[in-house]
Amino acid sequence: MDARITVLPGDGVGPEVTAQAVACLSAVGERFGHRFEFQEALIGGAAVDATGDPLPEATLAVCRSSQAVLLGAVGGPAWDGRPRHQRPESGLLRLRQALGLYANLRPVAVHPALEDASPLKPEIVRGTDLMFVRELSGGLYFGEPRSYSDQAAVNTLPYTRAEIERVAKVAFELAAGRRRNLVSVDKANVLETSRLWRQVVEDLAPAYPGVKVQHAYVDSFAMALITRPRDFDVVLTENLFGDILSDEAAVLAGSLGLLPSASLGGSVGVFEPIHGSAPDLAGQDRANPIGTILSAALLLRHGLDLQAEALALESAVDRVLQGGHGTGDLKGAIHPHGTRSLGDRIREAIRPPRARAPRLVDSAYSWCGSPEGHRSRP
Ligand SMILES: NC(=O)C1=CN([C@@H]2O[C@H](COP(=O)(O)OP(=O)(O)OC[C@H]3O[C@@H](n4cnc5c(N)ncnc54)[C@H](O)[C@@H]3O)[C@@H](O)[C@H]2O)C=CC1
Ligand SMILES: CC(C)CC(=O)C(=O)O
Ligand SMILES: [Mg+2]
Repeated sequence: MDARITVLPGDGVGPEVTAQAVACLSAVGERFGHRFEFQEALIGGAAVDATGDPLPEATLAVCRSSQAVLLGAVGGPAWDGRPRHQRPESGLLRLRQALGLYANLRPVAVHPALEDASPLKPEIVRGTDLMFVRELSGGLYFGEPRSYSDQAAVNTLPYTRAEIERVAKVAFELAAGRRRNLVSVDKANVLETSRLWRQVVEDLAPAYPGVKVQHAYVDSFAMALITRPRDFDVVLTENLFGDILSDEAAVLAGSLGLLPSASLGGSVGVFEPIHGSAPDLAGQDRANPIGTILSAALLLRHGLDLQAEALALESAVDRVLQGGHGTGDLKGAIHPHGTRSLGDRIREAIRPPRARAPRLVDSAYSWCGSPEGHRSRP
C-alpha cells in the first residue's frame, strides 16, 4: 500500500516521541512492503512562533490530503498567558473539530511486566483492560457562550441528542466486540447535559441486547477506577470527564507516557499519545515514546486498516517491555533507556509478517484488533 501520513510534532517532547513513532512506522512499512510517505506540518506553539496561528490553514490542508495524522503534543510555559486564539491548545481543539473527530478511543491496559510500576498494589491493577470512549468535539471545551474578565468568567456545557448518540454508538459497538460491559459516566444528579446523556444511552441500549449497561456518577467512578479497575470494560463519557479520567487511569498502567489514543469520526483520523508536552522532560531524551508508538499502531489499525501491521508493532512493544526495558518514568524492575534508545529497541523488535494469519489477540496491547474494529469513520 502507498499511504501519506501527516506528522505534527508540536511542542516540548512532541518532536522527540513522534520521531520514534515515525521510525517504527517506516520499519513496519519496510517489513510488510508498504510505502509510507511522511509530511511534517506545524501545530501548537511551534506554529504560533512561525505564523502567529496555532493551526495554520496550510497544516489543515496537509492533514486533509493525507490518510492519517500522527501528532505529538502542544503547549508549554512559553505560550502561557497568550490570548486564546494564540494558545497552542486551541490549535489542537480546532484541528479536532475541523476534522470532525468526535470519538476519542483511549485504551488502558496493564502490561504484565509493569504490574509493579503502578503506585497501586499489583493485585489491584493486574489484568486491567479498559477502553475509554471520550466525546471529543463537543461539551465544555467548545460550548458558547464563553467569556473571561478579571471579575467573571463563563463556560458552557452543551450536548445535543445527536452528538451523544453518535459517540455512544461507537462505545456500544466496541463493547459488543469486547467483554460486553459498558459503563457510562456522567453527573446526572446535577447537570442537565448529563441527564440527557443518560437518557440517550438508555434509549440506545435495547439495540445492543448483549451489552450490559451501567451508569456511574463521575465523582464515585473516579474512585472505583483506581480501586476496582477490573470491573470495567468500555467507559463512555463526555469530553472533560474523559480527559480527566483517562489521565487518572494512567496510574494503573504505570505512566502517562504509555497511553495512546485514536481520534475518529471524520475522513482522517488523528493518533496521539494522551499526555501533553511534558516541559519538565523536553529536550533531555527522557520522554517515554511508547504512548506515541502505540498511537502509531492505532493509526495502522484504524487509519490505514492494516491489522497485521498494527499487531506487529504492538507485539514489538510487548516484547521490549517483557524483556525489562523502558524509560525512567517506569518504576520497578525496568532497565531505563533514553527516548531514542528505547525507540530503537522497539523498531528492531518489529518482526516481518508471519506465514500464518495472526490470532485476534496476540499482544497485551492488541485493542479492538478484530477486522471489524473501528475505522476513521465509526
Ligand atoms: N494533547 C496535548 O497536546 C496536550 C497538551 N497539554 C499541554 O502540555 C503542557 C504540559 O502540561 P502538563 O499538565 O504538565 O501535562 P503533561 O502530560 O505534559 O505532563 C504531566 C506529567 O506526566 C509526565 N509525562 C508526560 N508525558 C510523558 C512521557 N512521554 N514520558 C514520561 N513522562 C511523561 C510529565 O513529565 C509530567 O510529570 C501544557 O501546556 C498543557 O496544556 C496537556 C495535555 C494534552
Ligand atoms: C486540548 C488538550 C490540551 C486537552 C487534553 O488535555 C487532552 O486532549 O488530553
Ligand atoms: Mg488531557
